[in-house]
Amino acid sequence: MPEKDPTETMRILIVDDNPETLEILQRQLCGAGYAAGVAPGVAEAIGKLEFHPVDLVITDMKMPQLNGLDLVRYIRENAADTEIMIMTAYPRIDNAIQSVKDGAEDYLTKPFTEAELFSAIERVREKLRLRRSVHADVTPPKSYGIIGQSAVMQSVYSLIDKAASTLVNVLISGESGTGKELVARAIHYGSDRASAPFVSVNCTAIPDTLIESELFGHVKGAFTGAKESRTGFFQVADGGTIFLDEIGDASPNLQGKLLRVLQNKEIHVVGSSRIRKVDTRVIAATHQDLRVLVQKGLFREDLFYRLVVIDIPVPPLRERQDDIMSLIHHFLSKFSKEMHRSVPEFTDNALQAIRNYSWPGNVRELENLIQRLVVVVDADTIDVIDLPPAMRANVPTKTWQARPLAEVELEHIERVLAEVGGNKTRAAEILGIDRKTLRQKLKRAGRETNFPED
Ligand SMILES: Nc1ncnc2c1ncn2[C@@H]1O[C@H](COP(=O)(O)OP(=O)(O)OP(=O)(O)O)[C@@H](O)[C@H]1O
Repeated sequence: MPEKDPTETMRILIVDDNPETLEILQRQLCGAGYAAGVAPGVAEAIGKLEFHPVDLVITDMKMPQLNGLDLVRYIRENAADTEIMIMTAYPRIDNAIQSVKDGAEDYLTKPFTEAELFSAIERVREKLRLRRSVHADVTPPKSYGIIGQSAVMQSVYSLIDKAASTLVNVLISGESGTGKELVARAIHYGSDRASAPFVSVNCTAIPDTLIESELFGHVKGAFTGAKESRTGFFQVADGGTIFLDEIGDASPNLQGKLLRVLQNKEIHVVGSSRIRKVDTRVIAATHQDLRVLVQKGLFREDLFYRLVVIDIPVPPLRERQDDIMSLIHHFLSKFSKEMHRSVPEFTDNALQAIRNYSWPGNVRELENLIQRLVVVVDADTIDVIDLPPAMRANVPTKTWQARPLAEVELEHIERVLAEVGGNKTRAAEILGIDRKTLRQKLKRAGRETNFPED
């Protein structure tokens, strides 16, 4: 997809620990036609930027824990295409000048007028326009912060582009942990609704008795226990997007209610006689094959056809081997940064074992594994023995080489351990040595700590 022209809708993230400032600025910017989101601190801002890149970040300088300068440095290292503007009451004291040296575009001295704010943003917009026109031919395909450039993921990105530029309903299907919610967020944040809410609802988590109240809200006293009025998911997502996760598990009752709101685009708040129009875009996701559920009579056909205007299948990780390395790098650097440690490297054998693994839990499993390894392994290299037993079994057999006995012995021990799921007592039995000797051998090889106790 061609890079969005920043003269269309400029995406801005405002970062400030003062909720009032956030609210006022967001109102001013949205009122002037910018898509403005907010974050109450640097950590939250980084969390948002990771998945939803913006054109400009306007950040306060003084914030508890991490400050504006930390954010400037993060953005310069990780989001080169994003411009930054600093807000400060004391430019000289507050390191604002340093922040400009570190890569901020400009700083705004507080208090500033609306006109000053808009004219500073216009300067950034012009700069972006020029830069993007120069780079237009070489800009890599947009991937919405989703990692992976494999051919199958390229088709996913082009479907995201299509979905983001229309308002039709979308069905995302794929195994658990493949990134369906990430795709749904990419559609929302890539669309004109980016500055309105994205509301995620897990269809299995709504008790049947509360479906209407949860989806459409209720007024005070609507039923026993309704002590206060409650806003339903569809109202919260009005103008934005509602993400219906695990739609295949929706009860017949829930399916019926959803069908009605999709058909009529209106809701009935429980306990009120008023019918309310809602403008909510629906994106649904499922790990099941909805077509099969329809054939079996477990899912309403009419609802299925309403939902599936654009169908985005997200492939399992084992079908996109090319993406595994970039995902590993992404998660290694993310979690190492979080842990304030140097980025460890994998040995060739460990990488081979990882590549040969089938990843039933998909990207979520890979993410969890890398996080665990970054936390648990102190060494600079991660080896096969650090991996879970199911992966260790994938270590390739080496062709014969003249090697030290200790190395061959260790490799044999590791394979036996992998075979018995890391159970040291069982492994010692098979090896014909006692458990203490096994421990000593592993300790000597620096492999003592990282597999589960049996
Ligand atoms: N391509 C990707 N790049 C970066 N992170 C990813 C990618 N795919 C998935 N993830 C990460 O993996 C985790 C699982 O992703 P997500 O929740 O979107 O999966 P899902 O398919 O919706 O899972 P479920 O069906 O279990 O709800 C999240 O932490 C997400 O950020």
